Amino acid sequence: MAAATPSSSFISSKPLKPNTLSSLTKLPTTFTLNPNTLQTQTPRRHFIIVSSSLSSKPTILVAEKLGAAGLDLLKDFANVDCSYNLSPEELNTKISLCDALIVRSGTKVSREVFESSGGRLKVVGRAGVGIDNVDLSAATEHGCLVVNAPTANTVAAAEHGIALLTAMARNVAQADASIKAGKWLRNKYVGVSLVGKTLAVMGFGKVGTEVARRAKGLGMHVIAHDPYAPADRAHAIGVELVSFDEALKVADFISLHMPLTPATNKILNDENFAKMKKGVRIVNVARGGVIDEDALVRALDAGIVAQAALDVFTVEPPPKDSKLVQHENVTVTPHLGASTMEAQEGVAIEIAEAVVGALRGELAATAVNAPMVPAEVLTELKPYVTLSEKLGRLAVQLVAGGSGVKSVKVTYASSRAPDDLDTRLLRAMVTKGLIEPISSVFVNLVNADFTAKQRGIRISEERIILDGSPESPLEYIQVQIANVESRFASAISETGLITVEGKVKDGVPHLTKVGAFEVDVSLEGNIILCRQVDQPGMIGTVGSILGEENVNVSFMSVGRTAPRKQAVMAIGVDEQPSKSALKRIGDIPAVEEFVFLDL
Ligand SMILES: NC(=O)c1ccc[n+]([C@@H]2O[C@H](COP(=O)([O-])OP(=O)(O)OC[C@H]3O[C@@H](n4cnc5c(N)ncnc54)[C@H](O)[C@@H]3O)[C@@H](O)[C@H]2O)c1
Ligand SMILES: O=C(O)[C@H](O)COP(=O)(O)O
Repeated sequence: MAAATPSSSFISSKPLKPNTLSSLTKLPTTFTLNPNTLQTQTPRRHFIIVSSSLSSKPTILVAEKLGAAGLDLLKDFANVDCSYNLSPEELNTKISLCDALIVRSGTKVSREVFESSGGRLKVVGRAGVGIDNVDLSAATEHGCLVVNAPTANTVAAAEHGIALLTAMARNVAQADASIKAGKWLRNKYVGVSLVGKTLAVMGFGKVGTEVARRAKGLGMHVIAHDPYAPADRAHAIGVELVSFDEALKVADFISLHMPLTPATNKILNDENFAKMKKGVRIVNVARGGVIDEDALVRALDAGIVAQAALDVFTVEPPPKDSKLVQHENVTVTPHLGASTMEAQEGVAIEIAEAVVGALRGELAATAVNAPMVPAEVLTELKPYVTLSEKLGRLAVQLVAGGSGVKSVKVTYASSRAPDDLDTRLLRAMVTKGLIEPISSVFVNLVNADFTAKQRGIRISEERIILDGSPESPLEYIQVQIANVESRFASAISETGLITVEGKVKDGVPHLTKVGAFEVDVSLEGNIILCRQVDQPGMIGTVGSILGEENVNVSFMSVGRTAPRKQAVMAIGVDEQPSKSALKRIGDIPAVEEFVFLDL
């Protein structure tokens, strides 16, 4: 590792060539990038010394209880200050003396924490998966790396799901409370059996898969719903992947294991409770926000849901008078999914290694927010970075439920020699676009390849070398997904792959091709893609519906195979159209298929 001066920061004065990227990552310097704010922020042109430049032992503040093995690892390397239950003010005061901070979900690492650190805080370690308690934008703006421990508590969460499932079925918590209250209610607490019952696992990721395995061992018939999980992974453990509605219709038990995303927020709501089998039982060890809690109370009162067992809540801790928590058919635990001795030891080691590694200046596989990219490379590639992420987001949303994404090809058309164009950042951003809408994982340059590999997605790259001026880094980028069906058949090109292509025009990313259809729509806001019979008046008809529904249209573009044959219309919209607006578009006789895509 190159020697570095023990100052806290320095300005890079020498322009860096793109192909110096790999050697740069070995230096104890990082350029911090927040992919979430890339579109709006000018990148900061400063590098921070992460680690080995520290002249004395670093100080690590451990703000929540951490397993002993992890603490030992930390103590070998740093001064460790274990101070639990700090008030926000106390944390803000202490942080200016610390190089790293380790928390679980109970400590809010707000913007004030980063501001109060005076630039000394270099790493925040989240001893667990969810980092909703850490202000990631503030961390990145302050040049602070955030790392988490995404795998060590998977089994614990799955076991807690099974514990809640069995305790709920046999009224363990209610019976325990009643006997302690001096009662002996053998008739009241007759339970239900699990064997032979159908369990729907919603979200077949790390935790969902482990729950499914265990439930099969209990003799349950296990089905799963996960639009992005490959069917063969489910089949390998004897689980059938089904549609969302099918899962709701047939399940006796439903166990939730999807991340909280805009698509899963309140996914169990009045409309979906109404589709369930009467007397269904629900377990949630994912995130409280995936259930509309008021709707669940209504479903419990109506007897649609016989029982629920919940480890997580929209607001934690939930209000004392919460009707849901107080409901007699509800069993609750205070977010204990990850709380086993073993998981906490594993998480402690995983996070301690990540934090120590980061303080030493090593690349962290579980880094959440900080790829290392020379400022000059980033400045030039910035609009292509946005384009890459949006093409990934579009492509994955075009995949039909039940088709697992396994093989993705990214094609870069450029006049530059391959050595003059480092595409790792672009590939990482395509990966981010592909994975983030369907997962709780955060993807960046550091962890993109690792994350794709972990999820069984193979990303191949192809370069098309064009004649012309190498001034602009790229002519176009194409993203293709192989061996899947599409929600929008026209997105499948002649090669049988879902295909989207885009370019940067005047600094703004544009979508220029969907399947075989040429379009031209700026990738801002959201997009409706609509295939119709090419005929006069279509733009006006769709535009009028959106106008009547108060949806602002930013761009419209039509690509067609031939006059009066099929055409694909791409419509950029500022707001998300209501269900009724989308239905009205779908009801237009000439419209053959359409899809709304969230950018
Ligand atoms: N209670 C706890 O203490 C605890 C502990 C660990 C994890 N968790 C939570 O459990 C959840 C799962 O964690 P994980 O580590 O298995 O994550 P993961 O990313 O491995 O799995 C999530 C799965 O959900 C799927 N998914 C995405 N959108 C979906 C949708 N609309 N419908 C169905 N499936 C969808 C994804 O394809 C993925 O396979 C997360 O919400 C996480 O925060 C809670
Ligand atoms: O996100 C997680 O890892 C779990 O929800 C556990 O959170 P905890 O570390 O606060 O128990």
